[in-house]
Amino acid sequence: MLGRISVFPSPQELGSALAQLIVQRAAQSGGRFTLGLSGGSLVGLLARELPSAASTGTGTGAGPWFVAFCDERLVPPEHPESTFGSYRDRLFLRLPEPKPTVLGVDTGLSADEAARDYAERLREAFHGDAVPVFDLLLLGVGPDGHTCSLFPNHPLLQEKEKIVAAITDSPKPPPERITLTLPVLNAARTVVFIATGEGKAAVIKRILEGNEDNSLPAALVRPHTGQLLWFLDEAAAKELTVPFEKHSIL
Ligand SMILES: O=C1O[C@H](COP(=O)(O)O)[C@@H](O)[C@H](O)[C@H]1O
Repeated sequence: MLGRISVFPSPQELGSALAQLIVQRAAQSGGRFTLGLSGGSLVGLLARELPSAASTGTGTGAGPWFVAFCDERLVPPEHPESTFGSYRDRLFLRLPEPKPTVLGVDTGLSADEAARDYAERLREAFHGDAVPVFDLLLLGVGPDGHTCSLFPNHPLLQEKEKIVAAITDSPKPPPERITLTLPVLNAARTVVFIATGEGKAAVIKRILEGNEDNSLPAALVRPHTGQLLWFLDEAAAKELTVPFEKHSIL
């Protein structure tokens, strides 16, 4: 399943369209809006565009936002690699009232304990559902095809039972992380992959135009009933030969 591919002239235009999509989905959720955030370059895109889009979007009937993390690096929030810390400092405080409820990972625990604890609190937040169904998950993709902290050829790609798993040998530092597993990613109502820059062009082509036994982690995200969207800038899309939609919103 390829999903719908949207290509924007620049990361700024992509960020702006993504912010609009988030605000729209929040309004459409008709109650609590559940959003899963990834780290890395996504933080900057959202920090630049979401506060103003969300402020304009208030009063549209949107309910409260519940925000969780698609993965987290096991470092304290003050550490520059902390996904929670980056969002706290660059985004959450700038969102309009009511502020989202944010479910952070307890990075003081061991990786296994942190994963167990996060899974338990996630299940509570989703009223005991075996597999949480997020309204919207925002996923990044690394140049090696990883998404969340699911890396190529790693045994975690086979995980079927756990909703959150620990990894202590991440090939990308820091080595200790926790991550949502494929069953949660594939249960979401909407998954958006976001990739910008020339450094992603080759892997985006492999994921979207590779052969059927493509086992790159990002290629294994195929929502069962949900929608799959790709938001790329022109640099990341430059090797694609499959049809895509070109957008310009400025
Ligand atoms: O390590 C990670 O990398 C991916 C991709 O990050 P990017 O900076 O290349 O966009 C990110 O989605 C994930 O959350 C993060 O932990």
